[in-house]
Amino acid sequence: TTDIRPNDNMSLPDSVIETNRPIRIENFSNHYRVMSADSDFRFSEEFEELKHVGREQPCTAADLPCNRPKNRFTNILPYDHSRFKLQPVDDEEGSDYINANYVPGHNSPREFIVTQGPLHSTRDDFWRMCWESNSRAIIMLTRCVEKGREKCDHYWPYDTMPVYYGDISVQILNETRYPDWNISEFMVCRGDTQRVIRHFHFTTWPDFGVPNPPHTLVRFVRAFREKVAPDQRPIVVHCSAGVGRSGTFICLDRIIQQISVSDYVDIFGIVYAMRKERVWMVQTEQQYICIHQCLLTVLEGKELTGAP
Ligand SMILES: CNC(=O)[C@H](Cc1ccc(NS(=O)(=O)O)cc1)NC(=O)[C@H](Cc1ccc(O)cc1)NC(=O)OC(C)(C)C
Repeated sequence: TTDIRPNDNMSLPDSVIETNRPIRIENFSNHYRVMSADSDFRFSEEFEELKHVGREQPCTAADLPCNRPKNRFTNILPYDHSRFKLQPVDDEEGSDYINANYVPGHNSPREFIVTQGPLHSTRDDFWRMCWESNSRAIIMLTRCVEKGREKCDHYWPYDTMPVYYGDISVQILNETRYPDWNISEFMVCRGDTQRVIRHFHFTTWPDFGVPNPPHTLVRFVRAFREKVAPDQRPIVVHCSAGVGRSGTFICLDRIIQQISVSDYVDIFGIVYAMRKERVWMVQTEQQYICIHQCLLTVLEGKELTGAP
């Protein structure tokens, strides 16, 4: 039987097809049409094939009794092999633990540190992670409270007075508000050293859902890329669990860069690679399809149409 897979990687061995499904960009519109036919039948099939990716990997640190309270959700635990390790404090068990993993980006294998929305009890650890990783950018993709539920601690000051989180001081320098996101600069100090860390906060992305319209997310990715320095410092990304919206954002960031240097785009392969590092990255089928829709708007030059 001929391969009914609607793209042109017929020549690739099965082992590669299992982890990569590159689509020629000139064929992407047709690929989307085929995948979305019959109520997204082939999108559903393809997303299902990602279900078990990475799930065999251990999460022993997350499961330690001293670390369990540091996890926002019982089913969202960081894999040991890719977890971010804080500088341990003396012999304090679990002091190196935070619910966070390194995830590859377009520019480096550890471009992103993906984490859960800090808990009130872990926000000092969160700032330690930002400091010790030498990060200069935080991407926040959730509101602190959604539908009456706390999704993330308000881990930064409410006004321009500096606030200490452990031994790290944070002060808001400025904030610019847009319809769907805010961009702020924080002065972050530890001892005699000070740094400016930019905070990119997307404020209209419903949990388990997608931005409306999808191209709002494309504009946010571009607004972020315009301002973030092209250095090798890791970028901290979080939502509430740090899997669904965070994975969707990173995948879109990667494909927007991928199409500028390649004739192919591999959304399946990117999500596969992310899920080897952190569980459930791109959590819902709707988010997986949204990534494809965002790319369509970019390829068709429609990302700037519609409401300002
Ligand atoms: C479907 N919902 C979930 O899986 C959330 C974790 C989660 C994942 C992704 C997102 N979206 S986001 O990554 O975009 O922020 C939010 C929350 N988990 C919980 O609510 C879990 C229950 C659960 C749900 C589904 C499952 O398969 C296993 C266990 N509850 C839970 O951890 O309860 C506490 C908070 C009281 C400890």
